[in-house]
Amino acid sequence: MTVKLEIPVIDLALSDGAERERLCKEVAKVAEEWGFFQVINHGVDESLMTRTLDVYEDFFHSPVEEKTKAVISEDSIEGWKHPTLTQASEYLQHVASQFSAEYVANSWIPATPKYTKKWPPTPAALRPTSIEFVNAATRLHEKLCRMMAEGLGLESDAFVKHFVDPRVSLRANFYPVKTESNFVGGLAPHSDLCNTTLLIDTVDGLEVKKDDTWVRVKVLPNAFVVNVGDLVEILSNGRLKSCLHRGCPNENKERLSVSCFYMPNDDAVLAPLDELLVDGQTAKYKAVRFADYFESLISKGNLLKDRIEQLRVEE
Ligand SMILES: O=C(O)CCC(=O)C(=O)O
Ligand SMILES: [Fe+2]
Repeated sequence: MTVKLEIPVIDLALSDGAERERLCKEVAKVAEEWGFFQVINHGVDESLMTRTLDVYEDFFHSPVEEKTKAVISEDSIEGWKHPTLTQASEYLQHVASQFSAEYVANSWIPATPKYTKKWPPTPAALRPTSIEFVNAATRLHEKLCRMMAEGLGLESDAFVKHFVDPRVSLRANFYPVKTESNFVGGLAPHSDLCNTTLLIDTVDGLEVKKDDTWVRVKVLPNAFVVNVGDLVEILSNGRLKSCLHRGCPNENKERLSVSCFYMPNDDAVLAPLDELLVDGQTAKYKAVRFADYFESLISKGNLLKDRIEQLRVEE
């Protein structure tokens, strides 16, 4: 018998009230079992989500000359990249495949010159909309990290106190329908190097590895797909899972997804929480400074879970 798996859906409507304790336990449970779930009634304005999708759809449909204004630079993973129309620098060859789907990625918080100078200048609504969206999404990231902590029986701020002055970025991925003449690409199996990821999806194509099966996420309108990133896996000493996933084109429809990555500042040091190292539990990961972990993208690339595996303490 084939069992059709679907990632869990959690309704957050009562998460600040009567149902908080139950919902925190549910969030922690699915983060433990899946590392992936969807949330509805999450509090982020639905029209803001739609406007965010719209500006990125406009971006991807802009003429190449416009997109080139935001082209990815030699030493960075930020900017616009296309599998055939842009060159992947040596740096980028190490951190991602030349053949990944078309994308544009930028950090929006903090708005320091290092990041602002790479923000795409067009379409005009892209900058204000991205800033508005990232601020709203950051509040949801924080809320979910608090809920996971509470659900594990920890203090509410057990995770978020490690994420002061966070860096928050967006990555919009664009997958036209494959034809014989266009190369679309996809996102190879990877885990995300952040604390948590929130993804707005439009058309089915995201796949999540559950045990040995790839499970295709069924898009729900106005939902966010949430996933645990590597850093929450480290802080939780492996209890919460940063799960492998891959981005695929849809067979019939053009597909756009927008991922929002919540990351700590460069100097944050991540290590399994002391509160979890009780009752004979020992640390399963070595401590790491975030900037060093980010740089390990170069040595380890963004494939599979090689980055986090390098921190694993031998048993
Ligand atoms: O577009 C997708 O399905 C996956 C996106 C993703 O995993 C990412 O941006 O990290
Ligand atoms: Fe991802």
